[in-house]
Amino acid sequence: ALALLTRPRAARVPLKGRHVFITGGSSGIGLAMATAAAREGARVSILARNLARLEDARAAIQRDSGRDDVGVHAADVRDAGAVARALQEAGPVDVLVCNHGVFVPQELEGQDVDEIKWMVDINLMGSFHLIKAALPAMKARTRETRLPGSIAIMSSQAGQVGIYGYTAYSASKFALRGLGEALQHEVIADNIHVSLIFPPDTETPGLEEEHKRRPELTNIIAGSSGGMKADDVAKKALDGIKSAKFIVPCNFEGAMLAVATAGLSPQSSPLMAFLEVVGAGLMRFAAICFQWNWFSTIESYYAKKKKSE
Ligand SMILES: NC(=O)C1=CN([C@@H]2O[C@H](COP(=O)(O)OP(=O)(O)OC[C@H]3O[C@@H](n4cnc5c(N)ncnc54)[C@H](OP(=O)(O)O)[C@@H]3O)[C@@H](O)[C@H]2O)C=CC1
Ligand SMILES: CCCCCCCCCCCCCCCC(=O)[C@@H](N)CO
Repeated sequence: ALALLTRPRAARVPLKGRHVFITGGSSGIGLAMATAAAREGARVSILARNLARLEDARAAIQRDSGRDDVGVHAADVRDAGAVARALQEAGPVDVLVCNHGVFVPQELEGQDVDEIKWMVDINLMGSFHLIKAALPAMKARTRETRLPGSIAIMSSQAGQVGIYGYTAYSASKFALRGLGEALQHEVIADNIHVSLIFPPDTETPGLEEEHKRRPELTNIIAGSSGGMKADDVAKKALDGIKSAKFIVPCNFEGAMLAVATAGLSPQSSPLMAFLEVVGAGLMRFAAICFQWNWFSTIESYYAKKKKSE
């Protein structure tokens, strides 16, 4: 029965010979995705702010993939005009990957409201600017090529569960979930599939930077999901995009998290739908165990702190 019910209908999004536009493609997960997509025969364009890093990334992608047609676009995703110009220059996109993101963890009380606004502007508003600028040409493209398009949005496991130190970051990533679910209704008629990617901590320059400021409790709680290499996250992300999956977990904890937070997200796979239906209760139990563990950790952390004061 589920096989008849799962929507949107399953689809395959080919990358070979198609135009893949990746923001944040000069570093970390974005660079790994751009390299993997180029290796699969896609024409890749990458966008970021810093041109020197973009040029270095282009050289690396071309060296690792043997392609010589990587496009680079220097723009700040907060600037809607600059984003529109970059997409104009890049030409019609088949697969848009909104991967850019910044993350500065801190307790809300101590965090500067400007830093909160900065994260939301880049992570959330930046994605709005990109999708708005790319959509018209993407729709024309899917009609012209009769091939499915994809809009992939890089969330995080912190976009599925809010944890200590991530009030601003989780808010910006949870917002992308609402964007993605609503957008999928709006673009399915044009054969465009939305994919949300949910990685755990991933070894990137961004994570290295984050570790300099991350509160101890954030380290402990985020550590519940282990860590991954950027190349492995990139592979999971591209596989999810190619199979037009709406929720793309990247590790085992992420798969559990995806079932626990399935909500009303679209599900194209009858098998996954079956697992979500039968696994929901069990995963909720697992979630309650994780929260028990996290609140116990927080409790003892503050008890110890009080004793030492
Ligand atoms: N690393 C991790 O632990 C995890 C990361 N993620 C998410 O993955 C994505 C990539 O993270 P990661 O690879 O670690 O990050 P990095 O810091 O390594 O790279 C971030 C990329 O985004 C670009 N970027 C940042 N701000 C802007 C902006 N305002 N306009 C345009 N480009 C921008 C950077 O280039 P430039 O500075 O030149 O603009 C860079 O290319 C983010 O969305 C992050 O939230 C999710 C889960 C885990
Ligand atoms: C139902 C059972 C649940 C399974 C366990 C779930 C554990 C989730 C812990 C939260 C991990 C948050 C990582 C954030 C990574 C990130 O985004 C930062 N590095 C900034 O980019």
